[in-house]
Order: sequence, then structure tokens, then C-alpha cells
Amino acid sequence: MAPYPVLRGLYELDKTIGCGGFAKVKLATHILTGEKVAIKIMEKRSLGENLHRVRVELDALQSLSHRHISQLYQVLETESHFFLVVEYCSGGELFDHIVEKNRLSEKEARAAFRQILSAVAYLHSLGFVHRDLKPENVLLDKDLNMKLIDFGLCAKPSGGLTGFLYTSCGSPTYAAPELVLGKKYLGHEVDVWSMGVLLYALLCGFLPFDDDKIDTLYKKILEGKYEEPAWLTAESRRLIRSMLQTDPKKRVRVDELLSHPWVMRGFREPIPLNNSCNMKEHDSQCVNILARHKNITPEEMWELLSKWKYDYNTATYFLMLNRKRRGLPVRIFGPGATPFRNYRNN
Ligand SMILES: Cn1cc(Br)cc1C(=O)Nc1[nH]nc2c1CN(C(=O)N[C@H](CN1CCCC1)c1ccccc1)C21CC1
Repeated sequence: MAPYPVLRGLYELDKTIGCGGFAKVKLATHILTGEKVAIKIMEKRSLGENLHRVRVELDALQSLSHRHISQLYQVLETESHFFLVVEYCSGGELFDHIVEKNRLSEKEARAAFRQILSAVAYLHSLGFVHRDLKPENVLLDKDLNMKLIDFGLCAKPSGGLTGFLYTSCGSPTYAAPELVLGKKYLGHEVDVWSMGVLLYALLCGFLPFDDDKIDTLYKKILEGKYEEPAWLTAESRRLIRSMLQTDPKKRVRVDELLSHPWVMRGFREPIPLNNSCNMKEHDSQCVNILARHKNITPEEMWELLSKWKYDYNTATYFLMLNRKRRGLPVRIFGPGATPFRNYRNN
């Protein structure tokens, strides 16, 4: 493995699981807890003008904590690299999941859509917009729960949710007409359009607007015309149509979606807006175990932790809390003890 000295003793690097423009993602193990994590490694030199996007992603991720958003554990910076230690989603991309099942049933699509919608509603409630929602940015954890990733394009419009945005960004296939036209647009309205494209992909197994030639693709998006396969129920068609409205003012809003009949079918409760899972709460068992390991008092330990510096202490605490919430024993490996893992013969 390419040695990154800053990670030594903290994380054991494993294989590369993703390679993007100016970053790569490696699977790793958090040594103190033995928990798997994903580390997004970005070389500053190759970031160029994208350097500000890393800051944007960091600011966003440090204020987000939600069941369906990949949790940030630690941030490390050297003079040449950024390292984002985040939740590992071992179920891969939603996109691959849809392809291998051909398409999802209305029931499966609803379950997935509710989780994505709850993450986006939470994001919007904190004044953020994602702007790059697409199947590749929705991962699955090992229990097949949805996890939103890639907040490099998210924005916190200065005027809050009524603040206009101007940067045309994201992938054209999922981009709303107003974004494609380069007009000023409202972030949360473009997120609704992209969720409409996502829902269509879940229910149909292919995309509503697709074309090899970018200008034909744009034309299709601006026209807002797409196939409605025979298997789509009338209610699904109505919902998709309300999301893929080319006029953003006619487009359904997130708060309407939360209690939409299609979204609610088979569920008694509307989606709770703040389905955030608060990681920044005081858990005395985890604080005590960590304090003992560091040889300081629990009060001193909480004093350190509650600064939420996203350092190794933050990562260890979050990972211990995760384990506890999954009903697993909370443990940390003392110095020298390396957890038993399937031994490789090397
Ligand atoms: C694909 N896959 C299969 C398995 Br099994 C696990 C995974 C997997 O990627 N797991 C995973 N857990 N946590 C993460 C990932 C991937 N991942 C990502 O952030 N993956 C994105 C994927 N983007 C989608 C469109 C363009 C790139 C990425 C961003 C930059 C460079 C490489 C990859 C995080 C760190 C948040």
C-alpha cells in the first residue's frame, strides 16, 4: 500500500474501492475498534480549483449526522493530501443493485425512496442542498439501508433555501432543466428533480432522459418528455410527473413529498423530518472506556470529545457508539493487541 505516514498506527489501509477525478477511496480498518471505514484520499496538487469543493464537503459533513448519510469520522490534512475518514458502505452502489434486480417493485422502491427523501429533507432543513443526487451517489450499507455520499457539490445558499444558486454543476443526466439552461435556480428544487430521476430509475431500471449526444439529452430534459412503461401504476406516474415538472414553480416540494399518498402507502407515519441520529450525545459507557484507555478521567475525556474536532478521538467515539447502537459489545483494543482477523499466510 502506498504509505501515508499520517495514517500509521491509526488505520490499516486495505484495497482501493473507488477512483474518481481527483480522489480515490480506500477500504481501511480503524485500529482501536477494529471497525471498517472508507478513507477518501485527495491529493491537493491534483485538486486545482476543486480545492474549495473539499472545504464545502468538509463543512457540510461536519454538520450532518443522519442514518441515511455516510457519517464523517475524521479529517486529516498534510501539506500534500486531505483524508476524509467516513462510514464504510459494504453494499456497494444503489445503481448496481437496481441493475442486478432489473428494476425494483413499487414496495422496494418506496422503502428506498423514503430513506433518500428523509436524508434530503434533513439536508434541506439545515439549509444545505446536495445538487448532485444520482444513483451512483447512493450507497447501501450491509443491511441494505441507503447512504447518501459525495457532498462536494452541495451548497449552503447564502440566502438560505430562498437564496438563488448560479453554478451549473452535477451530472447532466440528472440535471434539472433550469440548471441545464444555466438560469439561476433554487437548490432544493433541483434536488427534487434529481430525486424524480432517481425514483424513475428505481421503478423502471433505466433513466427517463438519456442520450449519447449531450445536446439531444439537453433537449429531452428541457422538453421533460419520457417513457412511461406499462408496469408503472397510475399513482407512480402521477408522483414522477409532479417531480419531473420542467417548470420548477410547478414542481412538488420536499415537504409535500414527506406526506405524499404514494410515499405513505403502507406506512402509518409521515417521514420524521429530523430522523437525524445524534452522534454528538454523551454516552458515559463509551466515554469511560475511552478515558480508561487514555489514562485520563471521564470528565477530561468528555472535555476533549465535546470539541468535536473530527480527530482520532472523534472517530473512535463515533465508531464505539455505532457498535453500541448495533447491539455489539463496545470494545477497544489495548496497545499491542491486534484483533484476530482471518490470517493471511503472508
Ligand atoms: C462501490 N462499493 C462496493 C463495495 Br462492496 C463498497 C463500495 C463503496 O464504494 N463503499 C463506500 N463506502 N463509503 C464510501 C464508499 C465509496 N465512497 C465514495 O465517496 N465514493 C465516490 C463515488 N462517486 C460516485 C460518482 C463519482 C464518484 C468517490 C468519490 C471520489 C473518488 C472515488 C469515489 C465513500 C466514501 C464515501
